[in-house]
Amino acid sequence: MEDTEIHKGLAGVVVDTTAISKVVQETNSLTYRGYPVQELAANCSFEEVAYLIWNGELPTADQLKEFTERERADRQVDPKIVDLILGLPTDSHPMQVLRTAISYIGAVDPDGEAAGPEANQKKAERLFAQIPTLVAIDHRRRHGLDPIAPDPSLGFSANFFHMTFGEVPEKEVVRCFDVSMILYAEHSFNASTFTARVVTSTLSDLYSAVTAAVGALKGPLHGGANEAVMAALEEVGTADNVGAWLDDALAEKKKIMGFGHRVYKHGDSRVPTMRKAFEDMAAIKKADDLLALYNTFEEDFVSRKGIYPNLDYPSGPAYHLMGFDTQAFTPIFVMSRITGWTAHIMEQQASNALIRPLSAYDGAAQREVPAER
Ligand SMILES: CC(=O)SCCNC(=O)CCNC(=O)[C@H](O)C(C)(C)COP(=O)(O)OP(=O)(O)OC[C@H]1O[C@@H](n2cnc3c(N)ncnc32)[C@H](O)[C@@H]1OP(=O)(O)O
Ligand SMILES: O=C([O-])CC(=O)C(=O)O
Repeated sequence: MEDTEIHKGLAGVVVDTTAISKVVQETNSLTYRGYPVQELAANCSFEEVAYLIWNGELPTADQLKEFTERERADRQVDPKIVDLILGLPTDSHPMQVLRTAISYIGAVDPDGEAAGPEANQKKAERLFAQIPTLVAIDHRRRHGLDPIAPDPSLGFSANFFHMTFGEVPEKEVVRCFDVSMILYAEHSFNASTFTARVVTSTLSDLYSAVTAAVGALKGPLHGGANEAVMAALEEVGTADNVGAWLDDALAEKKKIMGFGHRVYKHGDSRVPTMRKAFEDMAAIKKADDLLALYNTFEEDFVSRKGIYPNLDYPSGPAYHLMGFDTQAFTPIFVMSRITGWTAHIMEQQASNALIRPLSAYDGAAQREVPAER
């Protein structure tokens, strides 16, 4: 192999600048457009944070009113998309369903291939409004239930509960969900966002970039971990079983989902806030057993490996207690991350360079094609 330094997985490589968010490993901190994410989670609605991520500033009351009116008016999806989802095999993974539906929305977008900043902002807002509708339709389909139309009198998170379950839970539950949306919204050059930027760098369109990003998020080393966390906790069953379960999993050299992070090595900036939301959910649902299992699992794994939970660890069981089925967890992540992805797509477009790294060849030496074969 050539004598070149390899940056496997692009670890530690700074690829470009961004003004959208800042992740600081040393201080475990995360800011969106300069605001600490914990402060946003404590003081803002998800709609305000979405506006901030796209526009660089929190909205004024008038700006928020206009934005939420647009969002509420845009929620209904084309009946052809409902038919498309209902026609897919019932065992299709919800991330495959979502990827297919988003790609379809792109193909029938009335604004076609228009790709200037204004057209892309409109597309981003439409996806923001419609992805929850897609996720709710698919959730109900898995349970043999018909879709429920969006309710424009409800905010983003309350409407999602309404479309999924036909009712809106107590406001504390809706708030825990809203907090999870704020925390999941944006995280610099993570794998799915970088995927979106790579696609955008070829001057491809926003829907192609988002569709590719959904594919990247699906994997269990990234967004798919929130589902895998819940599957593991269900397999372990009770706090008493944690030690033996971890003995076996680590003997088999399994990765423990919901722990570890490429950037944060001393804990994820978002976990304390989401952990509190999970604890609130456990109190509301009187889920002492799940909370005990969660705590025991975390303490045991951290003491063995010194590897800390990431955001997917508390959000998986929190979504479970809110009543969502496990397969919906990563699609729910998409409902939030669509804001970050599309902000990065627009940022990449505004200052583009084709993303095309180099590779060091380590295959067969050059040779001739044999005449006889
Ligand atoms: C929202 C998000 O996307 S957050 C991330 C969600 N993903 C997960 O929770 C999946 C589980 N975690 C992991 O697989 C990893 O921690 C990743 C992929 C997130 C980060 O990986 P990297 O930065 O590449 O770290 P890397 O995989 O090199 O790990 C370093 C060491 O810690 C170990 N390690 C890291 N995470 C874990 C884990 N969750 N379970 C067991 N061991 C782990 C690795 O095996 C490796 O050990 P080694 O040096 O003995 O080989
Ligand atoms: O930043 C990462 O690599 C993964 C992550 O936590 C996220 O995308 O939220």
